[in-house]
Amino acid sequence: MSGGVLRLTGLTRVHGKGSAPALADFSLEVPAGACMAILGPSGSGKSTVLRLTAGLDEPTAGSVHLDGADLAGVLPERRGMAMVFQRPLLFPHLSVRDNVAFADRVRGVPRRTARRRAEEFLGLVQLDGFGDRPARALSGGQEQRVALARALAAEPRVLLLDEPFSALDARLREEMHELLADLRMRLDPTILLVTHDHAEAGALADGVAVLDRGRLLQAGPMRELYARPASLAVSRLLGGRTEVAGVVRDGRHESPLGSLDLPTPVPDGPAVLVVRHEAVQVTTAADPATDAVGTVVRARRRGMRTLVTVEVPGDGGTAAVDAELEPGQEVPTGRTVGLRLPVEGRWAVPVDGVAGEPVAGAPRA
Ligand SMILES: Nc1ncnc2c1ncn2[C@@H]1O[C@H](COP(=O)(O)OP(=O)(O)OP(=O)(O)O)[C@@H](O)[C@H]1O
Repeated sequence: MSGGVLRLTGLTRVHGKGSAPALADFSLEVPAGACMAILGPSGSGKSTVLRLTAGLDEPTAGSVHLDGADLAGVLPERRGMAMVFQRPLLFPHLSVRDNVAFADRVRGVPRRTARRRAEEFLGLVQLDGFGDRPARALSGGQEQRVALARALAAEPRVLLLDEPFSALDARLREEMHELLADLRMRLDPTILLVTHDHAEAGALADGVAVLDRGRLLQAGPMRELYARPASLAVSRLLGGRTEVAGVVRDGRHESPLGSLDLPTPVPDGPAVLVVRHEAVQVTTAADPATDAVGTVVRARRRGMRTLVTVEVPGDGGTAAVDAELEPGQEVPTGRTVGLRLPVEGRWAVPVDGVAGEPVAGAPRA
C-alpha cells in the first residue's frame, strides 16, 4: 500500500438555496504519504471536506483528483479511499475477523483469503488473538482499532479519519496516536485527519488546514502556522493565548510591552502581537536579558506544568502575557517577574479593525 497525491480544488457545498455554504472554494494538495489535519470549530465544514473527498456527498462546485485522475462521478468504493468515523460502526453480530474481512468479501475475495488478510491487519493494529470475538464484546479503544484495521484492509491510497479518537479517554487516545504513527511508517497512506484538537493535529500531522465557517483560513506546515498565524482566528484555534494590540512601525511592534523586533518583516500598521506561551521564559525582574517586567496575576496547573498570566504596565495601557513555566518552576501570584520573549516566539498579525480578519497583504502560508 502506498499513498496517492490528493488534490482538492475549489470544493464548494451549498445545502439549500440561500443558505451559507457548508464549504466554500476549498483547495488543498496533500502529497503522497503525507498526513494533513483539518482543524476547525464545530460546524466549520471539516466533515464536509471528508464526505466530498470520499464521494459520500456531491460538491456544488470543485473537484477531487487522486494521482491526477478526476474522481467526479466515481463511486465511493471505487475511489481507493477508506474512512474511519468517530464511532466505529462495526457489525456487532459478526466476529472481529469478519468485520475486518468484510471489504474483501464484498470485493469477491474468497473467504479463507479474506480471513487470512484480516488476521494480518488485526496484527498491525495490535489485536492478534481477537479475531474470534464478537465485535460487541470489545472496549471503545479496541473497536476503534478494528475500524482502523478494516479501513487498512481495503488498501486505500487515501485514509480519511473523521475525529476517530475523540470519543476515547486521554490515555487511549495517546495509544492510538502512537499506533497511527507506527502504521504510517509501515504502510505510508496519504491521510486527511479531521480534528478540533490542535494538540492532536500537532502530534500526528505534517501540515494543517484551518477552517472557519466553511472557509479555509490558512494551510501549511504545522510549525509555520504556530509561528506565523495569518489571523487571530488561526492563532486562537492553534491554542494561542497572548494577544497584545499595538502597531507595527519600521518592522517593530510597539505596544505596552515596548518596541519589539519581529522575526520577519510585517507591513506597517495596526497589528496584534501574538506570543506562544511555550516560548516565553519567566525570570527575575533583575534579569538583564528581560524584555518586560510585570506582575503575576494568575497561575493555574495544566498537567505537570503551570501556566501564569503576567500583567505588564506600559505606555498606553497594560499587556497580559501568558507563559508556561518550566517543569518544577513555581511563581506565586503577586510576584514581580521578568519576561523573556524570544524573537522566534513573536509574531504580529495585521488587523483591519475586525478581530481575526487578516488584511490584504498579510502574510499567508
Ligand atoms: N445535510 C446537510 N443539510 C444541511 N446542512 C448541513 C448538512 N450537512 C452539514 N450541514 C451544515 O454544514 C456546516 C458544516 O458541517 P460539517 O459537518 O462539515 O462541520 P464540522 O466542522 O465537521 O462540524 P463538527 O466538528 O461539529 O462535526 C454546518 O453548518 C452544518 O450544519
